[in-house]
Amino acid sequence: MIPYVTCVCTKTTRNPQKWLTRTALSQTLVETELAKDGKYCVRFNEAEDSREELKKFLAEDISLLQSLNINEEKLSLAGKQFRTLHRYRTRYPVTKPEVSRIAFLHDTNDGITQYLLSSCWKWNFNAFSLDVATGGRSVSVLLLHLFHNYGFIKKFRLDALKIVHCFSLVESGYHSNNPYHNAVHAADVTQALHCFLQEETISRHVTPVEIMASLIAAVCHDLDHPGFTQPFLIATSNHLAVLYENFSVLETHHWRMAISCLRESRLLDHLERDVCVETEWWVRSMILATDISRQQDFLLKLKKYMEETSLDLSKKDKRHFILQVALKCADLCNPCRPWSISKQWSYQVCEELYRQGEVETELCLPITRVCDRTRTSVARIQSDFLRFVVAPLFEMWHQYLKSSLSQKLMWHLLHNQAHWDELLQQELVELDDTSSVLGIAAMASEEFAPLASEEEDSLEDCASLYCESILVVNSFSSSTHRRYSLPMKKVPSLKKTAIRRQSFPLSLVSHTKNLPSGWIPFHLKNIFSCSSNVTASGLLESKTSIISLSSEFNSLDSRKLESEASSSQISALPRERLFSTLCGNPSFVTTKKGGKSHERSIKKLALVETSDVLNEKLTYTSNSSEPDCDTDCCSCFLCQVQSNKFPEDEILRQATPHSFQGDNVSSSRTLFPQGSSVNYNSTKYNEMISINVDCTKIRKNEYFGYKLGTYPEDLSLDPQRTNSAAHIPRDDISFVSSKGVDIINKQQIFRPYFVTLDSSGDESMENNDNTNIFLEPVRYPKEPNSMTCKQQVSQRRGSAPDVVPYSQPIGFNNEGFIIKDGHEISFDPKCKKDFVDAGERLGSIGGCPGNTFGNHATSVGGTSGLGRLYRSTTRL
Ligand SMILES: Nc1ncnc2c1ncn2[C@@H]1O[C@@H]2COP(=O)(O)O[C@H]2[C@H]1O
Ligand SMILES: [Zn+2]
Repeated sequence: MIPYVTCVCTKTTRNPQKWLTRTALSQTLVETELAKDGKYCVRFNEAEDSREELKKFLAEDISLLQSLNINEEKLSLAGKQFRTLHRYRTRYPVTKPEVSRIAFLHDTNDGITQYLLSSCWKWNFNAFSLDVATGGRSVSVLLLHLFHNYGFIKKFRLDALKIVHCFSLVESGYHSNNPYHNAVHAADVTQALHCFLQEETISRHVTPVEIMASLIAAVCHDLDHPGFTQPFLIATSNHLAVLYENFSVLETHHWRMAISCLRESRLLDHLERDVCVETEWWVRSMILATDISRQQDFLLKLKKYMEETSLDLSKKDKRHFILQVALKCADLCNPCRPWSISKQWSYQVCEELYRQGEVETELCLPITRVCDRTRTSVARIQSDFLRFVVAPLFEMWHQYLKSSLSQKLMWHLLHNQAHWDELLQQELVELDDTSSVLGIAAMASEEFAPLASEEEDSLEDCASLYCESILVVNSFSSSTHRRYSLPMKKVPSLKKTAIRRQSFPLSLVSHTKNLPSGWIPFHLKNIFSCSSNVTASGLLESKTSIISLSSEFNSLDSRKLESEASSSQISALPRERLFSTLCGNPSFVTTKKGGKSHERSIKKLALVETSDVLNEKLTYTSNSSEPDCDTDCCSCFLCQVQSNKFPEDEILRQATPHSFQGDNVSSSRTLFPQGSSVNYNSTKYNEMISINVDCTKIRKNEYFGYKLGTYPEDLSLDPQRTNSAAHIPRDDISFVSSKGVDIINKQQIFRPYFVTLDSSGDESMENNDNTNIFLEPVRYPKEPNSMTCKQQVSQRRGSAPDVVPYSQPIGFNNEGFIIKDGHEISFDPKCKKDFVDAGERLGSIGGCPGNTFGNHATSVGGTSGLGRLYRSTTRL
């Protein structure tokens, strides 16, 4: 069998040579060659003595290898137009750190996350902040928290790990490169629904099963959303549109995805059949209700019920109806959030619409009006959307709830509406003053006339018009063809994206700009965020942003960088710069409980590595102190861990601390018994970082924690090199800083030190007390040394995912960011606009941009083996 990694380097910008030459076998059999156009080709070595060896390859392997000849572009994984919808779509969002498989920061152990979760009943909750704090795991963290707080774990005897598994599946089912329809939106909607469920009018009546089902429906309501509207899917004959016969296409898909996550995770398997059936039924009907084209029906029905005063929630059908409306409101609640948060969502949603417009242009389809970047503005869209779609819904909702919460929603809505109106006015004035081109003003009078002219049209008309423009195939009605029956082959295919399969063609994301000479341009998507402040309190702010690097790295750039690095133009960021912000973190957060303020130290990071996907054992690094279970329930996740109540096939590993001092550990090799913990005390920064290495996982015949037998020979350690050091999989190492730093991104630690395990000799390392652990400074750039978790997962699953090398050379940039002298990223003020634009786009790649550079810091950094933390000189 061919090394997995070689099978997936089909994309033009990958350098297959890197993978192929890694093993002796492939070196003799396969040659790589750099073609004139800078692409790599792969060829079989036809030499006599290679033939026998060649026979070992299976026919399919050979065809895979041949397909590596990317010049011929034979094998395209992008067979369909929308990659996210085809079966090769990566399961993991970009925001997800690859350092851990389904690693999971337990909410009760992470100070910042805990702080955010403790306020998740408040309306000013910021899902973007939670995304940052949890390293892109807002969904699983929030849902576990809610399930625990609602007492479902106890009541339904739910397995905490299954909850995590289930919602991790959900999380990864969202496309993180959608600006709006991503996991952060799911978390936001779920939190809003949670707020509604606390309302006295509702909470008095709903049953636990209904609450649980509603939360599941909320979190899954846009699952696997491709980032395009239904009319678009219909117009492009998307398979989903075909499958669901053009009716509630997306909602039906979301619902089905939701059920598949529930079933795959077996979360409810142990429950009585009718409970399962009821939950699934509830989830289905609630998700289907989010189809915005059904909004008018719901409003009329709600109005009717209220006039008849027949909304008696002790009746199940009425509860069902109200919960459907509640989810609809939660789905559309972003305009009712405080301005800073609401604005962020508005930009996200418009960006998604605009991207669709660009794709429509590429496909020569009529451009949906609200998707035309050149003819409409965010303020215009928002002003209309808030007035004609959101306001009618929330006015009714307020009439129904009549609570302080609903009052708050209305207040924010009106305030935000006024804000957008004002911005729109400014735009109109500016355009009036300056231009004769078709702009917003012209658009307002022509194209958007029906939306703008309140006086002439009733609200319903306007609302439906808006809905039409984003949901119904109105644009095609005048065309001679029925677009939705247009055969696929007539639709020009999208350009191939180079590296990662995304729901949106990258070519449309990137934009080229002339950079000053001597400044290195890099690809947009390689930068995820930028920022100046990485303090814990900063993380709570929407403007936080950190720059970190993704492994989405193209090899051509990488080669350029390698040469830069070797000429010392790019060198590692000095440690103080790397850690200064971390060291500056507060050690305490103040929380309020029962009216009293509590000061809590933030000093724990519990990293729980679960193994639901990989079928591995669970490791709980118990270096975090005090459990934080107030109720002493003994059934919560943490209690289970503390009392070692995990099922037998899961192991609690207790680290035995060893420590040594000093920063300069580069040459020291310190002997530690297996399963030990290395406490590295940085005297310089007065910071203790305990590095817990679970050595027991590394065995003689294992490579990166996996048994040899399951992997191709080529991937095993080189037997010739008796002194070869196996890199401990990063997932098997955890870090805790005594300073209370929430080390979400392990790269922050990995950056200065690379922990290696000396596997010298042929002795089995199992039960061998003489395992050597040593820390050595990372030499940059380091060659990829392992498959990513994603690859491992995919290999096990036998699918063909994309390649993200374990480690990548450093240094990335895109327009607006400059790597100057290779040392720091500074900001060229001249590029400000581009910078901001890029930020918005960038943000959108990870799905949580408005903030704009914020959310990837903790998350995406993790995807790169050499991800680094930079400070930018400018804060947006
Ligand atoms: N602030 C907003 N501006 C414009 N459209 C929005 C906004 N918020 C939500 N929407 C749209 O309303 C839709 C509600 O259902 P979805 O979440 O599927 O997709 C949503 C967006 O298409
Ligand atoms: Zn939604």
